[in-house]
Amino acid sequence: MSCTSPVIVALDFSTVEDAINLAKQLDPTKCRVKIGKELFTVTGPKIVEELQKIGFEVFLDLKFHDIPNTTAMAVKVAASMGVWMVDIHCVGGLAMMQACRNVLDQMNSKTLLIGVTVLTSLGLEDLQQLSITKTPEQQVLSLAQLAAEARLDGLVSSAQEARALKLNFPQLKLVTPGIRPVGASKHDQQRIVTPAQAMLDGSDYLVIGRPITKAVNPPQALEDILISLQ
Ligand SMILES: O=C(O)c1cc(=O)[nH]c(=O)n1[C@@H]1O[C@H](COP(=O)(O)O)[C@@H](O)[C@H]1O
Repeated sequence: MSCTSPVIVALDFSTVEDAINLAKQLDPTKCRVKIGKELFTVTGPKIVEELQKIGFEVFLDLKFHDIPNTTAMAVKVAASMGVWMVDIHCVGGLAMMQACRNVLDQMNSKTLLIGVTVLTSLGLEDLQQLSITKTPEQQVLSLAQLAAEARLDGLVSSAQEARALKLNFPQLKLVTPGIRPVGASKHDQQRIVTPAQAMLDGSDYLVIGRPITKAVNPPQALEDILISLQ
């Protein structure tokens, strides 16, 4: 059965056992799962297969960022594993994004190619430290312009930019981490939004990690979030 929920649960764990244990408490019709750098580095591709076997669509979040050929070949391998979504950093540039698009087109792949704009852990001062004089929203919008030109399927940004992105780039799917239910800890996130507000503002998918994975009762935490969206 395919998943219609907007929630993607970030399985940020350091062992296969912990990731599978959490995933098995969740229902693949109620969320998708995300494999990030920590989990993939320790497990390699077998975790993708294991999660697919128990019915989950997988977002392989390795945020590739390299020269065009290297990045496109990494995207090709990810797509050949049958992942639902893969991401690359937009700051890799237009040629890099186009190379990734082309490789997926040549494979007739259905894997969604998503460009990371400005990480949700970064605020205005962090951008200034990087010699970026734009606000986070301005920087997100200018990277989105390049991503649209490269015909990416969507973007990762904070939901704080969702409204402006949907207005200017309605064809792009918006994947928004930095989601925090009312009262939840921010942890290392800066540009945070509640689940319901993110959906109202135009997010298509909500990436949620610790508010679910570190909850006393993860399936209930997911359920509470889904109820808050109704
Ligand atoms: O690409 C991502 O998923 C991502 C991009 C971004 O800008 N910010 C961000 O937090 N993420 C990921 O989203 C997840 C957020 O986890 P929590 O902060 O625990 O909800 C982590 O796995 C991050 O790696």
